[in-house]
Amino acid sequence: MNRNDATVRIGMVAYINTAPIHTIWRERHYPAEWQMIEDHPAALNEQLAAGDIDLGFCSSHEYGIRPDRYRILGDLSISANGPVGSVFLFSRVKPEKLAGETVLLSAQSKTSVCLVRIVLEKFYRVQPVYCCGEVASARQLGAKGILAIGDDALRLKLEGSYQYCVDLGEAWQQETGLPFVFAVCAVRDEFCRTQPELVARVHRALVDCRDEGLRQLDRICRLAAPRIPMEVDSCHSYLQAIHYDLDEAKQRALATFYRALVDFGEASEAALPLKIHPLHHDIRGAFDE
Ligand SMILES: C=C(O[C@@H]1C=C(C(=O)O)C=C[C@H]1O)C(=O)O
Repeated sequence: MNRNDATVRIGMVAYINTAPIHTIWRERHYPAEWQMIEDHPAALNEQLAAGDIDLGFCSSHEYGIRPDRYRILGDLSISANGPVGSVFLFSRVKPEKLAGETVLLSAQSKTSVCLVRIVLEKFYRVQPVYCCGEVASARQLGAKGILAIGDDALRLKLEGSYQYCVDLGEAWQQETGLPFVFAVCAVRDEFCRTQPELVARVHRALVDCRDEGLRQLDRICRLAAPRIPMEVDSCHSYLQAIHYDLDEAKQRALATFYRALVDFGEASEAALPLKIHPLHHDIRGAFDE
């Protein structure tokens, strides 16, 4: 097998928030050995931790709990600077009245599960009782609040059946003045050491797809909106509010989030300082001529 044929298993979040990157990726014919695994974030976290995926998008929480195993690929994330539009605490009562009430946490999330705890326990100063499961089981469990993320959250918001909706990206920004990084693109440290060139090429390809996807956002929204289904214009506003880079403010935001996780006993102190693997600008993308 020549070096360029080596297999790489790449995790991609199966929500429309990755449509700008994912749509372009599927349209370009990358080598068959560059395998894309599409799933919800919690499943991708597990596969990355088990070594079943080599690199890809995962909850930023995953890097925070196992920082020794990964590096963060520079210039990539799924973030928002203010309202994100798809990570909500839906509630039947005012959030400040959730003390002692059941809050259902989406089993698809890890980052937002911690973020909702920060928002409720530190910002609103209430202590609910948490349970974890499918968003659809909320009524059955008698939950007064639900944390939903991704496509489920977009659909629940459109249904409008909860009186109160707290956008967690907005709540975080109001309190900290910072953006929030929901997902990072992590690479297994061992894979990075054994396949540095392959990592550089895939990293560059993901960034190229992101840049092209953002240039073609109108067309991407026409393709993605029916999957919810939602209006194309709303899809456009939604995807425009998502940031896919990891600039200096987002790195500070990630560090702030990890410090809060360390306080909660959730993350390792070794999460800081962040280990960011830079994008190699001298690597030509497969579509540069
Ligand atoms: C913005 C979102 O961020 C997602 C939230 C994640 C989490 O809570 O663990 C992980 C990946 C992101 O895709 C979303 O779900 O809409």
